[in-house]
Amino acid sequence: MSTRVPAVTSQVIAIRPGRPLAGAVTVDGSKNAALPLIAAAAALLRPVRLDNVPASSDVQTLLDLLRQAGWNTAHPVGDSRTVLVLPGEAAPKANGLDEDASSIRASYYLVPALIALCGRAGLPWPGGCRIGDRGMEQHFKVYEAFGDRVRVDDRGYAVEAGKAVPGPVSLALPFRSRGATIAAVLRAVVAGAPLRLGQPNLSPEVLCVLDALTAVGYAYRAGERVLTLAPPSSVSGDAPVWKVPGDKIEAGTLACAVAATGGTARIEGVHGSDIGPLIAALNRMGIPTAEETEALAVHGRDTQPTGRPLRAMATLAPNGLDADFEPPLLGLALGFPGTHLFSDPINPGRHSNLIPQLARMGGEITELSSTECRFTGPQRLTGAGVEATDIRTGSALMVAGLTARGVTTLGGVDQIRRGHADLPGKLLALGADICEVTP
Ligand SMILES: CC(=O)N[C@H]1[C@@H](OP(=O)(O)OP(=O)(O)OC[C@H]2O[C@@H](n3ccc(=O)[nH]c3=O)[C@H](O)[C@@H]2O)O[C@H](CO)[C@@H](O)[C@@H]1O
Ligand SMILES: C=C(OP(=O)(O)O)C(=O)O
Repeated sequence: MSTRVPAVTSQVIAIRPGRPLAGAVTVDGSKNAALPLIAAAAALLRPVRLDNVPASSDVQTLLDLLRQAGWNTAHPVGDSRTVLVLPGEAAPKANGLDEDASSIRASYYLVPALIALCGRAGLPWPGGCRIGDRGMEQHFKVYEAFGDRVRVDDRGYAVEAGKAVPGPVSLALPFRSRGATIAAVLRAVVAGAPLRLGQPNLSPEVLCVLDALTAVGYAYRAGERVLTLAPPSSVSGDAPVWKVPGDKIEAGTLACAVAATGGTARIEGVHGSDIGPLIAALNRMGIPTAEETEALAVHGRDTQPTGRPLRAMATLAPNGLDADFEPPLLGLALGFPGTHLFSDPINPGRHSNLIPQLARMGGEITELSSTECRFTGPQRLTGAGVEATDIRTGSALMVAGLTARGVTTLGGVDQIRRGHADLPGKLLALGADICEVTP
């Protein structure tokens, strides 16, 4: 077997198949929940303490951006997971956040906070995972519904607060965008206006922001058709304390890794309800699991492959399969009998990142369209030099590498770190044969 180390990054992760994963591991706070919670804390313009903040690089970038814009952050000595966010004394800065802001998708969450502090927000087009065209026009419709003026050009966009719209702000999204739902919620917070939002996104990442706001007096009703949010009648004095929920995607990725090796392990620090669709997929393939309080046990040792076809369709619908679960699940399903259909219509460039990398390992996957693919398992992959072109492609390749013959070397470590402070370390803690190599 020949192992080709990709030339793109200086550091690679090397993975070899080993004994079944075992033991217990605790997930970090969720990147995709921490990002809007941090932005919500900033939008309140009062001190907020956040617990369980992950050290993943996108989260740290968002905190850097806040500091550049005029907020202060502090954390207790030796406890970087607890972060106090508070408005600073220095003159605020609504523009000029270009370089860092264009490296992450979630810089868009800062618009309401910048409007609260400066009356306007000027930002470059967001970056993040390159998984197809990633629009923002629904965010702009949200801001316009609040009376804001929006300008766009090749480099980015500016949102300027207009005259406040009297009374409740009411609008409906054409699809359940998570980003636009959070934009509407945070803009309503800054406006101090009641919100009525049709066709909201109701993912755990949105619900945790709504729950956090109830701690400062907001009231919400989250129905499938309409989300309403009402501001508090008075502001309480104490700094609220919000906890970032455990990372459901990290938990799901680790569950796939454990199952791929036929291992038995406990993944702690995650709400079972946040990973329901992933658990259902594991069970359908014949992998037993048990939900415990704030933990998921995967009993891969007792797996009895069913051969049933898996239909893993990523969706924005409430309680549906989050698109970020799909790649690691695909990495697992390759090793399971059956003809499986996977689709991600949300991120139309994800499959074209992932499938060629799995093909380097010998994976035979038929692309039915840019968003749909089919394959028949079990397939035994062979270790190869592959690249984490986006966070979840990296996760899928790690899962695949755990059972592939020989050594898999995975470049693009920076991409993985955008989403997880130390996913290889968590796999190592469960007994994986994995190491980071700096040539
Ligand atoms: C930082 C963060 O939390 N990223 C998550 C966020 O991404 P993202 O911000 O892309 O997610 P949204 O739910 O808002 O958008 C879903 C899809 O609609 C597109 N869209 C969205 C808004 C808009 O105005 N115009 C438009 O075309 C997006 O490009 C994407 O293709 O939610 C996705 C699931 O929904 C997750 O996979 C991402 O991990
Ligand atoms: C797509 C993702 O992130 P982002 O939206 O920040 O690019 C992700 O977390 O998988």
